[in-house]
Formats: sequence, structure tokens, C-alpha cells
Amino acid sequence: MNNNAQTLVTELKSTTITTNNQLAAVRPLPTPRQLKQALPLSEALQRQVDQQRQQIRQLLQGEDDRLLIITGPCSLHDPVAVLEYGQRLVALNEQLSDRLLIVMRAYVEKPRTTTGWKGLAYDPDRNGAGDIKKGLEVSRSLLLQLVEMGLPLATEALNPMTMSYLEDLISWTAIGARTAESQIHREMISHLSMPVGIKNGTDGSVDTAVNAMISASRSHHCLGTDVDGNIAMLDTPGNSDTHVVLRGGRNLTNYDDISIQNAVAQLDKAKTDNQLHAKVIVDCSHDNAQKQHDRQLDIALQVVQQRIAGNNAISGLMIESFINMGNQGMKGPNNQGLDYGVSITDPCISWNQTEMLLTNIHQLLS
Ligand SMILES: O=C[C@H](O)[C@H](O)COP(=O)(O)O
Ligand SMILES: C=C(OP(=O)(O)O)C(=O)O
Repeated sequence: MNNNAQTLVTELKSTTITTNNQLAAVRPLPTPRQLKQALPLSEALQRQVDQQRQQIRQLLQGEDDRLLIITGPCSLHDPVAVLEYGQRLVALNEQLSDRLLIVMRAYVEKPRTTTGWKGLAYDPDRNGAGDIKKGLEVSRSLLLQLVEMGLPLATEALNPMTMSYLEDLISWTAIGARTAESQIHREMISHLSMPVGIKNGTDGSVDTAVNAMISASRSHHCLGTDVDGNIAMLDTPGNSDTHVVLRGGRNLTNYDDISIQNAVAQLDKAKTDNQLHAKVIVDCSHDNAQKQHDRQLDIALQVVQQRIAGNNAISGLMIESFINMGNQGMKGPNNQGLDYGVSITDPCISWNQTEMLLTNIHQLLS
């Protein structure tokens, strides 16, 4: 053995091998390419998604004066109820699409404050088994069916790897309050092909979102995976089609006119050195609604009044809405014991409330 090899052996022997925190199981997944091939998006539907992304970009650029409405359940759990909601939204959109650009919330990943159900992609049977393979299949299949109905879809990009299985189906992406400060998420936004809304931080900080917009607008060299699941070096193009989503913060709301004007002023300042849209959308739920779903109705109408009064930086609203109002605790697998069309995460307004609210907003904007 030569000296170099001897040194290496000595170093290896002295390395402490950590044996705790070992993985309980490593289960293989199909690659993004394999799942996309099994559940393909046709060329016609790819064109549809491209057009829908472009419509949202034009709205952010001020070339389309409609109001963006992102509405749907807090999380997708029961495909039957989700498809029913989607059908109702398609019908409503036919009446309102001249003034509203309606996008359906289709969230399959949930960020948790501590623990809890992490969404359809992670635990489709809601039994803690964490069958992510099934979760990704069920999620892609469900999103595909919604796209086939003609709906533009919104989701939260939580894990960049999950996104690589689903991104082709999505027209608008959110970066959540818990991850807006993460460099990995900013790198991811910089190579996503759709407009991205970035939430203010959970403490209410708008800076977090503005900094994320600046970072994501630039090109990055970062680690990622290719479509075959290989770890790769990525050189990203940068994404300037981003905007702030105001969602309130711990013990504070930020949908009033002063808060919105302050956020827009921050964006205007950042815009001088960066190519950014000084546009905001208001999340009527989360800390703005303090987990009281009915508050969303009043918040939405107040924000629309601000826009009518001349604040054109307000580009849209996010609403948590499902078939029936409120939310419910988790019960057994396969929806047994669960009330139909009721959220199992944050509380939502009902379909009837949603229909009335969007019809009112449409009238106010006509
Ligand atoms: O949107 C949903 C929730 O607000 C988010 O996932 C955090 O939920 P939690 O605080 O119940 O974990
Ligand atoms: C988790 C969400 O929002 P936030 O990041 O604002 O808490 C959400 O919109 O589902």
C-alpha cells in the first residue's frame, strides 16, 4: 500500500459513522418522465396551459384588466368532490370570464406549522402510510382531469421534486409563507415556466416576498434533478413573472388600503433596479381571515372596492372555497366518516357563498 492509500485508510478509520437517524425504508419512485408518459398531457392541452399562463402574465403586465381569482379548496383530498367543484367552476366561469380570470386552487402539498396531513401527494389514503408513489399518480391524474375540463390550475410548490412531476399542468404557482425565504424555493421559481405568487412571511413581512422576487428574477446555478431523476447542475433562466400575495401574518392583517399601498410602494422601490411587477394579490384566507372562513367574503369585497377606487396594483384575490363550508378533522381512510365536500385542512366558504361572491364582484367590476 503506498503512502496516499495508507493515509486514506487511516482517515476513513477515524471517521465516526452515524448510525442513529437511519432511514427506516427507501422506496423507489417512477421518474418524472415515466409518470408523465403514463399520464400524458396532450399537445392540445399543453397549448391550453401555455395560453392560460400567458393570460396571467398579461394580467400582471396590465395588458388584461380582468381580476385574477384563485379559488378552490385549501387542499385536494377527495377526487370526486374536487371534480364536482371543478365542473361547477367551469359553468360559473362561462358567465363571469369577461371581468374575471378564474383559476382553480389545486393544492396537493400542504406545508405544516408542525405536523399534520401533508396533502394528497404524500398520503393519498390519509392513513399515515405515506404512499407517495400512489399520491403522485393520484395527484397527476386528478390535475389532468381538471385541465381536461379547461380549467387553469394553481398549486403551491413545496418540494421541487414534487413539482417536476406536475409542473406541466399548472398555470400559476404559489410559494408559501413558510418557504418564501428559502433559497431552494427561490432557485426553483427561477426556472418555473409559469407566473408565481410569493406569500409574505408568517410574521407578515412583505420584505421576504420582495426579496424572493428579486432573487428569482435572476439566473441561478443550482442543484436539481433532470426529468429522468438524475441529480444535475441547473443553470436557470430567471423568472420575472412574479408578484406578492398578501396573506396577513401572526396577529395582523394586510388587506386594508394602507397595507396594500405600503406593499406596492416597497415593490415600486425594488422595481427601479430589478425587472419586477409591482402587483399584489390578496389572499382573503389564512391570517387575513384569522381562520374564520366567512371573513373572506367581507375581505374580498373591501379589496375590490379599493381596486375600483383606483388601486390598479391589486391584480387578484385568493379564496379558499369548497362545496360545503368550514372544515373537519381527519377520520379514517377512504373518506369513511368524512363529510362530503368539506375541507380537511383550513376552513373554506361554501360553493353557494363562492358563487354569490364572484357574481357580486363581477357586477361591481362591470
Ligand atoms: O393552508 C393551510 C394551512 O394554513 C397550512 O398548511 C398550515 O397549517 P397548520 O398550521 O395547520 O399546520
Ligand atoms: C399554506 C397556504 O398558505 P400560507 O403559505 O399563506 O400559509 C395555502 O395557501 O394553502
